[in-house]
Amino acid sequence: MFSVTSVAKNSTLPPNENTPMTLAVETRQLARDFDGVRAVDCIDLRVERGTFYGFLGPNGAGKSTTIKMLTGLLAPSAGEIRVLGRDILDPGEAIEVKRKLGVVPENLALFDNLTAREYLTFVGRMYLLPRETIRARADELLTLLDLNADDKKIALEYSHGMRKKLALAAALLPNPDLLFLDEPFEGVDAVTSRVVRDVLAGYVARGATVFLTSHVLDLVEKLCTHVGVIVRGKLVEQASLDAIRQGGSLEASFLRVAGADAEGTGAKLDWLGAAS
Ligand SMILES: Nc1ncnc2c1ncn2[C@@H]1O[C@H](COP(=O)(O)OP(=O)(O)OP(=O)(O)O)[C@@H](O)[C@H]1O
Repeated sequence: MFSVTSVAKNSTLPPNENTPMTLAVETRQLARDFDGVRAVDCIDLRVERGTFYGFLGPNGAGKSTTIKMLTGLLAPSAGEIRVLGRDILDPGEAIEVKRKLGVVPENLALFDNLTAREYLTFVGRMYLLPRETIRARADELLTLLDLNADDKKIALEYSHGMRKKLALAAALLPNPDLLFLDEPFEGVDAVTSRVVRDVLAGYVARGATVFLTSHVLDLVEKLCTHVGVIVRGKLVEQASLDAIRQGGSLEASFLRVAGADAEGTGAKLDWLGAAS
C-alpha cells in the first residue's frame, strides 16, 4: 500500500525469531531530520501487544513524523524499527507487516472522487478481502459511523469530520492487528466519538494494539493503558498510564514532563479584553 525506502543497511535489531513476540512496536535510536533540523531525536519506543498506547506531545514535537516512519510512509534518517516483530525498513518484510496494519494518517489521504462505499471497497480489495466480506463490513462501518445518509457524496464533498470517519472506517475494515491513529477524534462529533471509543476498547480487549496520538488528554486517560511523551523530538517519558499519573491527573503529569508552566499562562496577554 505504501512505498518504503530502506535506510537501515546495518540493522542491529535482533532477527525476527528473537524479537519478543509481545512487542507490537520497537524502535532503536529512531531519528528524522528535515533540512538539517532534527524532528525526531533518537527515540526508543516499546509498545507491548494488546496495549492501548497514547503518544503525546506539544505541537511540532514529532508525533506525526514518528507515525509516518512506523508505518513506512517516511524514511528515517537513522535508527531501526520493528513492527509486529518485523523490520519495516526491509521492503520484503514491510509488505508482510503492512497487511496487518491499519492507519489513519495525519493528512487522511483519501481518494476524493470516490464515495465512501467505493473507497472502502477499494481498500478491501487492496487487502485481498473477499467481496462479500468487504460488503458486509462496509455496511456495518458506514452505519456505525453514521456515514450511510451521505452515500451519494464523494469524499471531496465531505466535511473534515466525515473525512476522518471515512479514514477510520478504512483503517478498521481489514481487521488489522495494529492500528496507528493520528488524532482520530479531532473534528469528530461527540456521539461518533463515543462509538469509536467503544469500538477501539473492544478491539484492544480482544488482543489487538492501538498506537494513537491525541491532544485530548481526557480521552487518552479514558482509553490508554500506556503513554509515551515526546517533546522537541525526544522521548521524555514512556510508562503505564498509572505510573505516569502517579495518582494525579494525566494533564498535570503531561504538563510537568512537557516542561510547561501551567501557572504562568493566565498572566499573559494582559491587554486582551481590557478597554482600549
Ligand atoms: N515535511 C516536512 N518538512 C519540513 N519540516 C517538517 C516536515 N514535517 C514535519 N516537519 C517538522 O518536524 C517537526 C515535527 O512535526 P510533526 O508534524 O511530527 O509534529 P507533531 O508532534 O505531529 O505536531 P502536531 O501536534 O502539531 O500535529 C516540526 O518542527 C515540523 O515543522
